Amino acid sequence: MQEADDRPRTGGREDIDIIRPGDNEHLTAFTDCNVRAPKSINFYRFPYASFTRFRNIAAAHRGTIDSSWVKMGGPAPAVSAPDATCTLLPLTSFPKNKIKVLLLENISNTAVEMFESERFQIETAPGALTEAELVEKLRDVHVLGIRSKMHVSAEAMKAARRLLAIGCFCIGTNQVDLEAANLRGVPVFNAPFSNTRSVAELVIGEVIALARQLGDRSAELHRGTWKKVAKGCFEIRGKTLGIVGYGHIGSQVGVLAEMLGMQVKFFDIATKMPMGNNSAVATLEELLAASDFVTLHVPLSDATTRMIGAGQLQHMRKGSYLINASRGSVVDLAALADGLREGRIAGAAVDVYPTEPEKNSNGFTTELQGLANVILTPHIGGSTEEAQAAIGREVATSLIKYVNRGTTTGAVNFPQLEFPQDSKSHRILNVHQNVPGVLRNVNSIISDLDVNIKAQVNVTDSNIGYLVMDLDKAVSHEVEAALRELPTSIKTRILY
Ligand SMILES: NC(=O)c1ccc[n+]([C@@H]2O[C@H](COP(=O)([O-])OP(=O)(O)OC[C@H]3O[C@@H](n4cnc5c(N)ncnc54)[C@H](O)[C@@H]3O)[C@@H](O)[C@H]2O)c1
Ligand SMILES: O=C(O)[C@H](O)COP(=O)(O)O
Repeated sequence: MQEADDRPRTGGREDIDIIRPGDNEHLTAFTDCNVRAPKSINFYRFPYASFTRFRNIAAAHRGTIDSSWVKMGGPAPAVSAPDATCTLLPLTSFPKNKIKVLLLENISNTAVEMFESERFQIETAPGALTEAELVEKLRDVHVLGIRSKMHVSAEAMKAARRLLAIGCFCIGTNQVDLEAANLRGVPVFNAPFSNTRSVAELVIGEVIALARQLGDRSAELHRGTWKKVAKGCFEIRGKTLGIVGYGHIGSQVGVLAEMLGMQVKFFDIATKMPMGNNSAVATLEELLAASDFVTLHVPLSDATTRMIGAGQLQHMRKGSYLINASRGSVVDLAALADGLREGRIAGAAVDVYPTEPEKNSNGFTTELQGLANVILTPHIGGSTEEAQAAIGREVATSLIKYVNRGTTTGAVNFPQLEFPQDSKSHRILNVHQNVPGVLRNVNSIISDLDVNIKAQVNVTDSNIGYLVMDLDKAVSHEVEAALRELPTSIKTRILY
């Protein structure tokens, strides 16, 4: 490598400073030379060195240019400071800066920053996409991040040949065809409890708001109507809250409600440990009949779709209230609207709807609009700064661990596996059909090559097996190629 005497010098021992102002030759010399392994390169702009040129050099050395330089633009700064720093990435099986991450629906910046620090390429969009748009995008995406709106169907995944993993930056995963993802060897991760507290607090606020008709009083006063009434307004102390689905959110709501002096009963298909003085009841009907307020916290499933319809509303106490912050299709909204109009149900708070707009600013209609004592919110149960930041961190961590190490802990549709990788070995990941004979074939490849295996773990579910092997670097690519060829293989990757 040629170095100019007058080139500016900054950086520590493992940095390389490059470019004598005015001399284009050194750029070429640098790209061609075989330098000692530096951690970063400092670039100094000279009259005809473009950013693209620097970026190409960086790429040739498995590096990316510090994005602050891109943002800076404008005239070149004083030559005493580098115009750009290119951090060189360690040699990896697949260049990290070629991993494409698509983040939809306003996913938190905490996640964006974590992917950036891995040097992944990131594309973001504020809303969900249409299926056709998603199919197009997924052609070259490795990691997809969504929230509750973006439906990811089996069809959409067909063209997603490079897709490694999906992150649902929320609790619900019903928007993804989990089985189709599983069959394609794509684990789906979520954040099972990072927004639990936010939803629980919203529900408690709504219990009080409904009991005091706060939504209506506020709207009247906004219109200039002073209506001071006590009739039909109640304290919540001593009233009974019925919780349907006593999981993370339901049980948290139960704890908070009891602190406010409510009696709490719950119904769940699973046996659950009651918190505090909360108590379980045996049937949904029993719960509905015993409650002044009913709040729903079940996931969407065949069993919970329209689990509250006309029949169930008839079981509710006259003058009771319904809260739904679970999924829109859990409640038959037309039946609820009838119950409210007839006055059997005294009020409702609804955060989720069978069909929701893909983006903010799209119009929205529901049969509940205009009804008395009905609080409508646009699916904001988990929309707090705290929850979104925590979800961003949690799901990005799972995705990064999967991309870098093959760890599937926490995946909702995949065999779970996590173990440390020895830095001296290469790791091979093989997702395969769970049929007899796979391990026999894998082991025959290994014994034919006379390979020393440092670790081999295979975990399965009813459809697929997930095999992780750490082995000798010298033969890893050969083993990977042979595994790829097995007719049972769905996805095979090598990691180092
Ligand atoms: N409005 C929002 O912004 C928002 C935010 C977070 C979660 N959610 C929704 O809330 C749901 C619940 O969240 P969670 O974290 O409490 O989930 P969870 O899995 O911890 O709890 C769900 C509970 O429902 C029970 N259940 C399942 N089917 C049932 C049935 N048929 N009858 C009675 N109980 C049943 C389960 O046994 C479990 O205890 C999520 O699946 C999601 O759809 C909405
Ligand atoms: O499943 C969830 O966590 C909630 O429904 C929140 O979804 P969101 O992230 O789209 O608001």
